[in-house]
Amino acid sequence: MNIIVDENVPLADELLGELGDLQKRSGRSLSRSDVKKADALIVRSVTPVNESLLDGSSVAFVGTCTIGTDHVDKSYLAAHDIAFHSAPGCNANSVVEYVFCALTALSIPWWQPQAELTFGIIGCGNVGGALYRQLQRLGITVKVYDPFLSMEQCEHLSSFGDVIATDVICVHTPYTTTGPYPTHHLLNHEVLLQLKPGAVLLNAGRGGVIDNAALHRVLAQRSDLKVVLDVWEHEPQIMVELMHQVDIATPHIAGYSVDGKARGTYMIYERLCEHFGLPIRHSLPPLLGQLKEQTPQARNALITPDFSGNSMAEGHLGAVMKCVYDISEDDRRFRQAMTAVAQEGVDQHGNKTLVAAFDRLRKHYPPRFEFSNFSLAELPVCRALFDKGGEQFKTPLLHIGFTP
Ligand SMILES: NC(=O)C1=CN([C@@H]2O[C@H](COP(=O)(O)OP(=O)(O)OC[C@H]3O[C@@H](n4cnc5c(N)ncnc54)[C@H](O)[C@@H]3O)[C@@H](O)[C@H]2O)C=CC1
Ligand SMILES: O=C(O)C(=O)[C@H](O)COP(=O)(O)O
Repeated sequence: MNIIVDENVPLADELLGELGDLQKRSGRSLSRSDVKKADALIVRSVTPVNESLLDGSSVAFVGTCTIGTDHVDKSYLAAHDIAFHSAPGCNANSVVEYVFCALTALSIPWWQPQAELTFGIIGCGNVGGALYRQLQRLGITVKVYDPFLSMEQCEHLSSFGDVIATDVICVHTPYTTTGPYPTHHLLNHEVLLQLKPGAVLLNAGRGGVIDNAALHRVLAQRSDLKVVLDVWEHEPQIMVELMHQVDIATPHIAGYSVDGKARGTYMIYERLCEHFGLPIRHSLPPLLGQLKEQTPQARNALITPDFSGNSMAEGHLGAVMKCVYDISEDDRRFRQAMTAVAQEGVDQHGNKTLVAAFDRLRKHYPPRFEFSNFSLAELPVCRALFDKGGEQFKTPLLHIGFTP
C-alpha cells in the first residue's frame, strides 16, 4: 500500500510505517503528482483535499488527523467513493486547557464564585461541550448557542443574542459557508459592537467565524474588550494589525498538546486499518509514554510551581498552570515572529513571509503535555492551598493528581 502523509503528523513512522510504503510530504504544498499513485492520504488541516488534488489519483482512503474538516471537499470524496475519516474530539481537551490558561493569563477570575462571571459558548460539540461540562462543575453560569442542539442535549441553550451578552464568549464552531446556519462571519461588525463592556472574546474554532477586518475596526474604538485569538481569518496570512490589538495571539496551536495530536494520528491509524482489513497492532498509551520519556518536563511529571511572592489564590493558580502550559510564551513567540516579518521583512529564523513564519512556529511547537500528565509536588504547599480554599485543585479541570 502507498501512503502519503503530512510530514507534521506525529507517530507516523510508528503507526503507519509498517502498513506500506510511507512517503512524507509538506502538507502545505502537497501536489497532484505527490498523491497520484497513493492508496491512502493522511493529512492535517493545512492541505485542501479536493478535486484539484485528487483528480486522476488512486487514493481510496483520506484521513485527517484533526477535528476540523473544512479543508476537505467531502462531497467530492463521497461522489468518487473515497473513504473519509477525521478524528473527532482528538484534541478537544487541549483546546479547553488553552481556554482556561488564556483566561488565567488575562487575570479573568473564573475560579471565584463572587466574580459572578457568565460564560457564553458558541458551538457546543466536542470542544464546546467539554468546556461546558467543566464550567458546570465549577458552578459557573453558562449560556450556549448551538442551533443544531435541542434542550434535551443541553439545558442551557440560549439565543445568539443572549450568548453575545455574556462576560466571556468562547467560539468553538466549525467553519461553514453553506447550510441553514453558516458560521462564516457569524460574528460580524454589528455583532461585535453589541459585546458588553469589558467582555472577553475568545476564538479557538476557525478564523473566518469572526470577521477579522470588522474586529480590527471595533477594537480601534473599544479598548474595553479583551480578545484571545488562536485562529485567524485567511491564516497563515494573518492581519498583523489585528494581532497587535488583541490581548493573546497564538498561531492556531490550541489543540497542539502532544496528547491531542497523537490521539488524532491514532484515530486515523485505526480507521485506516479497518478500511484495509489490517490488524490494529498498536495501542496509544505506550507510544505516548515514549513521547513523555523524550520530554524532560513530562518525564518528571511532578511540577513544582514557584509560589514565592504570590500570596493570592490567583497567583498560585497562575503559577501552577504556567508550569504545565505557559500560554504567554506562545503569545510572545508569535508576536516576535510576525512583527519581525511585517516590519523587517524577515524573522530570526530567516523566514521572509508571514506564511513561512507562521508555519515554522507550528512545525517547531515545543512539546506541551496535557494537565492529566502532571502531579503537584511539594505537598505541604498544596495542602496550604486547600486550607485557603483552593478548591479549584480538586476539580477535574486540571486533572492534577496529588501524590500522597
Ligand atoms: N484551534 C484549534 O487548535 C482547534 C480548532 N478546532 C475547531 O473547533 C471546531 C469545533 O470542534 P468540535 O467541538 O470538536 O467540533 P464538533 O463538530 O464536535 O462541534 C461543533 C459544534 O458546533 C455547532 N455548530 C455548527 N454550526 C453552528 C452555528 N452556526 N452556530 C453555533 N453552533 C454551531 C455544531 O452543532 C456542533 O455542536 C472544529 O470544527 C475546528 O474547526 C478544533 C480543534 C483544535
Ligand atoms: O484539529 C483541528 O481541527 C485543528 O484545528 C488542529 O489542531 C489544527 O492543526 P493542523 O492540522 O493545522 O496542524
